[in-house]
Amino acid sequence: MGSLMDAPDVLKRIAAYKADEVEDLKSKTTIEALRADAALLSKPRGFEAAILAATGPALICEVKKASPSKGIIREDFDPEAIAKAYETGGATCLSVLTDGPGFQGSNAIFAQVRAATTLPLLRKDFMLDPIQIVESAAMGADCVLIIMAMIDDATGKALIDEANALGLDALIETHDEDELARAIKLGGTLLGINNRDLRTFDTSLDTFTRLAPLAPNGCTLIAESGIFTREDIKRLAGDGAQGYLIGESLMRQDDVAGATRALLVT
Ligand SMILES: O=P(O)(O)OC[C@@H](O)[C@@H](O)c1c[nH]c2ccccc12
Repeated sequence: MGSLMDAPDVLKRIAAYKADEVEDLKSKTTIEALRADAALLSKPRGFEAAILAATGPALICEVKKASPSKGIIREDFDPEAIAKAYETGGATCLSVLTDGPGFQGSNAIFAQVRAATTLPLLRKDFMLDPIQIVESAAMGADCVLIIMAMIDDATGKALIDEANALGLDALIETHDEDELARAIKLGGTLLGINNRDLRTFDTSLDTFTRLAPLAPNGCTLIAESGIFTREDIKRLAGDGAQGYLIGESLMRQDDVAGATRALLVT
């Protein structure tokens, strides 16, 4: 069955519809207007600072209804209830997917989560243009995701510069040696290593184990995707992880708060 999101062209397809979304956004507003909206909000909460301050494993728990590789992950999807359950369970930060076609996310879901919790929030989308970074700030995001596989270095620099100017943290996502080297060269300090290959959807924690030693000292390393158990977290901590981005395994639970808490038990 061919779907919009079938590998191997998934990144190209996402880039194509995301470019249309950016044009649509630019037809409705301007970067200056969004900047003015962002300026009315209180300062971003420190996303990386919260991770570094966590006493136990720093969990970044993801509000994720569906994905290209798994289809619908959670039928009864109440963003506010999930956000509160994550917070009750001891999450350090939350991640909210806003991509519609691939993940059934939306800016409205982000707004619901923003209203439900004071935890630092990552806006998880596919960033191609600085206007999306400013839009994220205007939505009340504290951190944005920048995926090296989606962009060239010049775009990466423009996105990171915009995030820095707005006081947002930027989680720079990598999946192989080349992407990690590019992210470091661009000055990224909050580095995500995605265990899932976005082109094939293959997921293995070995990716983190292989790449983590290549990151310079002083970076904050986030292990992303494919994390299910307390043992996974212990293993990744041993490999140098300082934060854990977890979606599916928690989104499939009836008791989301209890499952989150269980990951924190030492
Ligand atoms: O559901 P998982 O396997 O726990 O993964 C969460 C998160 O890492 C994943 O959703 C993700 C990581 N990088 C992304 C980039 C775009 C969309 C989604 C992602």
